[in-house]
Amino acid sequence: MASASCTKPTFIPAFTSASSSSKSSSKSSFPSFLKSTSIPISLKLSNSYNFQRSLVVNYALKTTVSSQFPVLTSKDLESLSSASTPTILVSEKLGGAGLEVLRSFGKVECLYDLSPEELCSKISSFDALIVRSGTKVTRQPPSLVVLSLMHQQANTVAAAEHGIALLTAMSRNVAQADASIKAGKWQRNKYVGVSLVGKTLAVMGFGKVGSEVARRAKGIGMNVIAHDPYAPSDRARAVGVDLVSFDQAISTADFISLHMPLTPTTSKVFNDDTFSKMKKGVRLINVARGGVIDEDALVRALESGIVAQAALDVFTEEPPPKESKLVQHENVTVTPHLGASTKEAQEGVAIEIAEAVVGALKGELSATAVNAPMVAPEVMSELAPYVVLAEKLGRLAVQLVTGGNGIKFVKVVYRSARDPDDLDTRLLRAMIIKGIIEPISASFVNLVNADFTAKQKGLHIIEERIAMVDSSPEFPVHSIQVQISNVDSKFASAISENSQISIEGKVKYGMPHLTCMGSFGVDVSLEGNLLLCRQVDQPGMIGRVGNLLAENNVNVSFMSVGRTVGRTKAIMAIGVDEEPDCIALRKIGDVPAIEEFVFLKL
Ligand SMILES: NC(=O)C1=CN([C@@H]2O[C@H](COP(=O)(O)OP(=O)(O)OC[C@H]3O[C@@H](n4cnc5c(N)ncnc54)[C@H](O)[C@@H]3O)[C@@H](O)[C@H]2O)C=CC1
Ligand SMILES: O=C(O)C(=O)COP(=O)(O)O
Repeated sequence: MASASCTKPTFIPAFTSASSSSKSSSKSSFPSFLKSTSIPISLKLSNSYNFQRSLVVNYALKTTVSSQFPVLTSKDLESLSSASTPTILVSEKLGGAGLEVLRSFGKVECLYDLSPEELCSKISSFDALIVRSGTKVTRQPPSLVVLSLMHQQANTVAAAEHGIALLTAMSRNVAQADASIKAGKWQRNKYVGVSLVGKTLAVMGFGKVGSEVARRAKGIGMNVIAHDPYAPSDRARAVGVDLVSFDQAISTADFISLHMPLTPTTSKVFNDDTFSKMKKGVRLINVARGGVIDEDALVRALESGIVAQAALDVFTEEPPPKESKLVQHENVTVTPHLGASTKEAQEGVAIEIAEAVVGALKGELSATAVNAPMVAPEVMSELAPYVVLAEKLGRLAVQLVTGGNGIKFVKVVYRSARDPDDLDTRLLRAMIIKGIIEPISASFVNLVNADFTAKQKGLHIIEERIAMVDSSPEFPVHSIQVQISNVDSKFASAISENSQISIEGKVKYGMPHLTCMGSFGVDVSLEGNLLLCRQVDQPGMIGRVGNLLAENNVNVSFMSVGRTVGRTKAIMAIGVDEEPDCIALRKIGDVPAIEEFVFLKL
């Protein structure tokens, strides 16, 4: 497995793989909208290009990387198209049809199994580099077109089929029985399986892959339920599946199949606590991401018999350590991240990628471009802080949703003193969509694909402009309000009088601030993490919560208290640099005057 980690001084340290914690060292004033999040394929256009002239294209939110790319102007796109015949290095296996497309456009060389050093030295003599997820590109040459190989429609079907393959193979001990017979044994009694018909399968995450798994499982006679706090219930009904709460799903299922993305909310969501709520003898399938399971807790659950069997395609660390207790467990069936590995998926994806690469090299705008231009640079620089605010508000609003009928209706209200023709809200809308979709999905959202992605997810976005006649048009936007209707919230105080989750923010001193939540006015900078508490408005509350955070060595960065009427209810919004541990959070919840609280990562 190669790792391209170039350290030449001319290279800008721009991205790194998820497993590495290093961050971009190029301090850019550009908002996170311009961050690339997936690097399975990268193309370096030409050494002579400077960084500003790279088109960064991203197909999926697969391998998380941290990088920042300046937005392109239309001139940059023209420059891309004037590149001479490119030379393309393919360092991992790419489908033949994709190679043909590339060969029809440039000079292609396939050099597999290069050492990191060899790859690093080779890169400089090529215009383009194409890798799969086996290569970690940790530094970016000044001019890169970056494409991700994964997450096309073909992958969805492939992953769903693999989920079903693991489900059926596990229930009939296919892998274990195969190993046994090859070891010269004939153990018919040992490998008696369990039937699937009439059993309940809980699909956790009813997105592209989950819904396809559900469809197929129903076809083999299973009773399918699903948990997905953000999926529209009508979409589930159309497949004949009931959406249920997390606890209901895990406590009633005989089989649990995981199809949610790895996010701060889903990280290790299957842990000692949640395993203890499952039916004894439950069977678990994971074709999503290893990190959603606490793997040590799964070993304990297998040993105690809570989990009878597990079938895993993905692991926290890939490949997992050889001595991994989980992988070696006799009731565990494993495959080496094969979900997307069918000939059809690989060919289909290879063609799409190759066409997109060629398109990018021709200077065409890809719907997966991370730094796609569409907004004039002057407008972009004026809107930059509002872009950050818009994304944070979307991110915050979606984290407050806990269930209901799925996220369907989002209303955005802009208050502005500008003439309607003088405020282009497309970028802000795209960022709100990005903020709402990315924390809960495997999709990558940018300016070009935002509206399409929202539509695909069944999200209706309505925008309203409220003219601020008595204020100065010096600033483009006075405030942005995001409302999500028909949903339940994990923080009831975020629900406004119109029964919607409603949050509002402003840019203050160039920084995004939360200024209203539900009916409560607050004022807290949207940075780092946020702890929201609703409490009885009485003396000593700030001190008590502050002390509990201090005991946990958590530093408070901002704090604000808002109330409707004095000495009744108040909301305390506390910005914290670190994440309080579960004990500290439990202690905060145990303070008698605190009626509800929620911890959110921004
Ligand atoms: N093993 C493999 O080779 C492959 C793995 N995958 C992985 O499968 C997963 C699903 O992929 P897609 O279906 O394409 O993504 P998707 O974005 O279409 O669906 C994910 C669904 O999970 C839901 N979700 C988000 N947070 C949740 C939570 N806390 N609880 C329950 N549901 C939640 C979202 O609302 C969404 O409906 C991703 O992690 C993806 O990376 C996808 C393809 C191949
Ligand atoms: O599309 C996905 O989410 C995948 O996990 C596919 O990963 P791969 O490139 O086959 O290692």
